[in-house]
Amino acid sequence: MSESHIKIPPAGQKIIPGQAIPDKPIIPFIEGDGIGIDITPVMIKVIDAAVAKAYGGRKKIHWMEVYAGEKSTRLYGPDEWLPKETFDALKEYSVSIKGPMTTPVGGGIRSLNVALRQELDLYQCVRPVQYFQGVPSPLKHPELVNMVIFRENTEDIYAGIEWQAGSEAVKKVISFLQQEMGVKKIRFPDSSGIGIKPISVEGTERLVRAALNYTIANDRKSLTIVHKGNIMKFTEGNFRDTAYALARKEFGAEPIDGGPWCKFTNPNTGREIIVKDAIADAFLQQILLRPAEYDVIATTNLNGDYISDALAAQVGGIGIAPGANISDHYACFEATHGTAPKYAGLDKVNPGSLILSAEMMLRHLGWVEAADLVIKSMEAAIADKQVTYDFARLMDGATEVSCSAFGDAMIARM
Ligand SMILES: NC(=O)C1=CN([C@@H]2O[C@H](COP(=O)(O)OP(=O)(O)OC[C@H]3O[C@@H](n4cnc5c(N)ncnc54)[C@H](OP(=O)(O)O)[C@@H]3O)[C@@H](O)[C@H]2O)C=CC1
Ligand SMILES: O=C(O)CCC(=O)C(=O)O
Ligand SMILES: [Mg+2]
Repeated sequence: MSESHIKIPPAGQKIIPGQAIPDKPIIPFIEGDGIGIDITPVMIKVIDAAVAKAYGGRKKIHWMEVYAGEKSTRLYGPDEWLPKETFDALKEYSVSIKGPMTTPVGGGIRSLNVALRQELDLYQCVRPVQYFQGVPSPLKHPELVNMVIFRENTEDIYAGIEWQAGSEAVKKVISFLQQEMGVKKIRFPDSSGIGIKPISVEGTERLVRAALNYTIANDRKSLTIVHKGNIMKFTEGNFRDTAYALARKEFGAEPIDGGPWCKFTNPNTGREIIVKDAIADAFLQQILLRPAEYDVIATTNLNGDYISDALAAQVGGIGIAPGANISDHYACFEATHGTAPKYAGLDKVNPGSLILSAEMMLRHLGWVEAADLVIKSMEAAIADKQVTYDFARLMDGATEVSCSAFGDAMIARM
């Protein structure tokens, strides 16, 4: 058995799903690779300050470092990218937050981020995209962008089921496809790698159900199903058809003008909710040209990845794009961006994305007063033009501050 490196904070309490959130919850965190070393301590400092200010010491997060990625290989051994005790802690303590982790392109290890989502069955990747006044944006009216992406997080080509070109395994797969399935369309069979794209009814239904429940609970006006179902009919197309069928079956949606768009009444507010769809390529131009027409988005894994970064850019970039990975039992919050290796250790990047992910975590815990303070102080720091390099290079008259100084600027404005 490998050595244990996790130190359980003695005065903290475990969050138990279905029970009230304790005042001193233990929250596991993964520092992350690359800029994780810069943004994670700043996030913790800002969140601790917001919680202290909101509750005067009555509530406090007891942070517990757990290890994954490069740091874990240094502690546990060269092949230990995701130690078992990390998995166990993320499950046992149910709510956690993580910095980004590196995935090499081409060869090397498969994504640890994806592995975590799959192993914990964190099937919803929820990424809200909203404009903060004063943030530099390439749009004329960035304030019209107000969307929440529900990205399926466990299936699709993203699951990493693939075989390398030239390998014995890929030869077997290609031979099976050609000999037994009658496939004639592999253009260069001798030099193709092959990937598999599983998209299921169950996986689609649970994601769309979560997105529609969110739409109802937050009095949002529409849900758009984004897919490439004209080309990939039995995967992306089935995602669309399953999503519409679920809206009709479980939410009582009625077709508009014969369908497939449909609508139903929000049982809480009496307002109409429209369920519509868009093909992914067209959607990417629509969100630039007519963002006000889109609200909650439900989409497949790879589409959701692309849409997340594209939409983030419309409201200032991935430096302030938050996210959460959620299952029926666990929640692991994480920034939309990656490890930005060229900036690692420079105390330079924007910690906003991870701080806003933690803000989502505070709301998830029901600690709304602290969450509100995080938003208020970030708005105030941006309004005073105390910003990191990514915003400073696009804002007139801004003062460029470091990653840690941005956190301090927020704390000073709580
Ligand atoms: N969930 C996760 O853990 C994720 C991990 N990754 C992994 O991260 C690694 C690097 O990926 P890469 O494609 O370079 O994408 P990154 O998101 O890491 O960086 C791309 C660019 O985005 C900007 N950026 C990213 N984070 C910030 C920030 N906090 N503040 C300001 N600007 C920021 C920088 O732009 P500029 O150069 O213009 O300053 C940066 O060069 C890969 O191994 C990838 O697999 C990627 C995404 C998510
Ligand atoms: O896992 C990775 O390295 C990339 C993941 C990613 O880009 C995302 O989830 O947005
Ligand atoms: Mg991404």
